[in-house]
Amino acid sequence: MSDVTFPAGRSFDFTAIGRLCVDLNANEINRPMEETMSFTKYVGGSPANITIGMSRLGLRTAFIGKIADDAMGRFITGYLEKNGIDTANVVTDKTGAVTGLAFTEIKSPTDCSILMYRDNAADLKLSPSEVNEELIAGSSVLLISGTALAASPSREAVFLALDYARKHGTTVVFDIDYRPYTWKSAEETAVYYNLAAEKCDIIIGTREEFDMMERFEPNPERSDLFTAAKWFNYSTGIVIIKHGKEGSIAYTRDGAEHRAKSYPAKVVKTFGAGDSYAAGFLYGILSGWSIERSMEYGSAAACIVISSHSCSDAMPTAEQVDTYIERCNRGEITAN
Ligand SMILES: Nc1ncnc2c1ncn2[C@@H]1O[C@H](COP(=O)(O)OP(=O)(O)OP(=O)(O)O)[C@@H](O)[C@H]1O
Ligand SMILES: O=C(O)C[C@@H](O)[C@H](O)C(=O)CO
Repeated sequence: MSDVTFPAGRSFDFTAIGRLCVDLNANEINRPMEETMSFTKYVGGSPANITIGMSRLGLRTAFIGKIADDAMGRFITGYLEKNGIDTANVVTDKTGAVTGLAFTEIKSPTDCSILMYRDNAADLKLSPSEVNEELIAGSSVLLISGTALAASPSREAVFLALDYARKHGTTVVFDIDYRPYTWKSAEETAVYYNLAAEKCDIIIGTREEFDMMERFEPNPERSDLFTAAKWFNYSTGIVIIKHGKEGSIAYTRDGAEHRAKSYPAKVVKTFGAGDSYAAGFLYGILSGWSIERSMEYGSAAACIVISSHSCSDAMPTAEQVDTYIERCNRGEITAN
């Protein structure tokens, strides 16, 4: 069990607010974007991917977001609904905004990048009046994702959602999800990320993402413990710092440190690791597991996604994660 608790008796286990987009993942693996000719379309956007992951793991999920009034927007809602995610709070933009697109380039399993088309993106048009207080009050967990803080009115919508969560005792998870291209300046980014983090119970990010947040409070040694300690002065109970293939470290308010190694994987591409890790970890702690077991579950879920072509569509079921862990323990899976 952890220092963070989850309210019982709610209609939904998990609700996320933020970006709903489309990923166009290169079919030609090991080629630069200039030479890539065909792509497969998937639902994307980090909070969308995490919610799909939670739903596949068997939790009751809902989403608060905004889609474009076009075929891409309808593709997104259709896919969420097929995956059992409540979309009553996914609203359709009426101003001509478009669906954000992420074209992925897979040059090698370790050299992947994302080319984003996000001018006038519908997800950033979500306004405070479109955030449903009842839904947040009826969810055990609210997940916010940092990119939604990049512009108004989505920024204010997220801060209002945070207020509703605090008012109703809904546990808040912050996935830092830092995408520099969405922001105007590094200073603006650090200020808003820090303001939001103060209101969250669980904070998950990579070392590089926490470095960005520490712009005004330097941490020259890049110490994970220093990073985590600050947040225990607020309402935070768990801080997780991810280190890619090197694994992850969690600190809890009681001063304990918890470490998870990564599992071996035949990596196709690295993106999507963080989203599947978050889904696996949150599923574990919502199930009352220890922090270590939850982190291991997240690490195994991440391996399944990075060994696949997509992020959202590859999100595993609990049976798939259990099988992956058993196969690793039997030495049947090795890294590429
Ligand atoms: N090459 C890898 N092999 C095995 N596991 C990995 C690898 N890369 C990442 N992971 C697993 O995924 C977890 C999260 O990865 P990472 O730290 O790269 O997050 P991230 O940067 O948020 O991911 P993303 O690339 O999706 O943005 C790690 O803690 C680890 O368990
Ligand atoms: O988060 C995005 O907008 C793009 C994702 O769907 C993408 O596939 C990714 O980067 C996953 O972390």
